[in-house]
Amino acid sequence: MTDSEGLQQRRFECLLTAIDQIVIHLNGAGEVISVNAGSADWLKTDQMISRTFSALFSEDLAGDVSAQIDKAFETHEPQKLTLLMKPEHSFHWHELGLRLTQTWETKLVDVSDTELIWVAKNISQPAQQEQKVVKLSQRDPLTGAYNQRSLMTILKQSVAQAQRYDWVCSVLLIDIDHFSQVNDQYGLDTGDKVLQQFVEAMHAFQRTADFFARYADDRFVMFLPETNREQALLAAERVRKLAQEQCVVGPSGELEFTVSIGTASLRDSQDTPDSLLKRAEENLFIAKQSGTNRIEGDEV
Ligand SMILES: Nc1nc2c(ncn2[C@@H]2O[C@H](COP(=O)(O)OP(=O)(O)OP(=O)(O)O)[C@@H](O)[C@H]2O)c(=O)[nH]1
Repeated sequence: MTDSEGLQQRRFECLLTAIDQIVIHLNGAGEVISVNAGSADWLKTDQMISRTFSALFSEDLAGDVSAQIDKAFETHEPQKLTLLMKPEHSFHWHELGLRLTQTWETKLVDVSDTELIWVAKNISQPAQQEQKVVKLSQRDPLTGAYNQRSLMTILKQSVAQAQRYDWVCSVLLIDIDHFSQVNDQYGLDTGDKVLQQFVEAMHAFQRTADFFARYADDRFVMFLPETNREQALLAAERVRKLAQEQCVVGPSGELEFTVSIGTASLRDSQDTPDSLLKRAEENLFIAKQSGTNRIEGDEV
């Protein structure tokens, strides 16, 4: 690099640090070369490098972003696009740190035939209130975990994507053992406390890429992207141990609990979120029948 090129580069970098927008530099294949997060301090920029940019978006947006890229190269005109980014609809952006629904005004400019700059400005209304409502509709009010509705949205997106790119993924169906006895013996408030403490422990324990939700009553699902059968069994074992280590303090003293877990891993193109959950449920049933505080996975 010559001195003047170095100076240009330095000017460009200084400019980037001064602006609020997300600025992403793409190569001719639409892959991410560099990212400036701007005011999006949640964005895990290092995890974006070398990834195909349009594949980071949910299916309904990926086509529009691809078309935006093609058109910028074709016309050499800046291409504008407004995107409604919902973390529960976009598994990859959730993984990259997006937690609240945002509206982005994006602009894509071709620098040359092999380089693009994509800029996103957050134009969401200062809608704390709206975001609170969205959050409530996505979360279970007792524990704060994602609810079943959010889980199914994420599962649909992620299973479809895993099949398209031939990735593996797994689900853990986790059920607290003899939970109705906890309620009967210690009272509903203590039962609630067990659920809350378990969720708190799981939130501290999960990897950012994992998606954890309350599925029903005393039943939870953990979705593990890029995780095969053996890795899912290892993760399940860690969850089983984590539950066993919990000590809940109720009005009538301390109480411990265990969980049983059924796992299921993506097998073929016929698999759907429902078929994965059904297999996990069958495996959970076997774990319960075999004595609880156990894990059962798919047959090899
Ligand atoms: N405290 C409390 N209890 C709940 C809540 N939601 C559901 N339950 C209770 O959870 C219990 C679930 O019972 P089961 O599905 O039979 O589970 P279990 O007793 O753990 O039985 P196994 O799964 O076979 O070990 C029921 O008694 C529900 O009333 C809740 O939010 N708080």
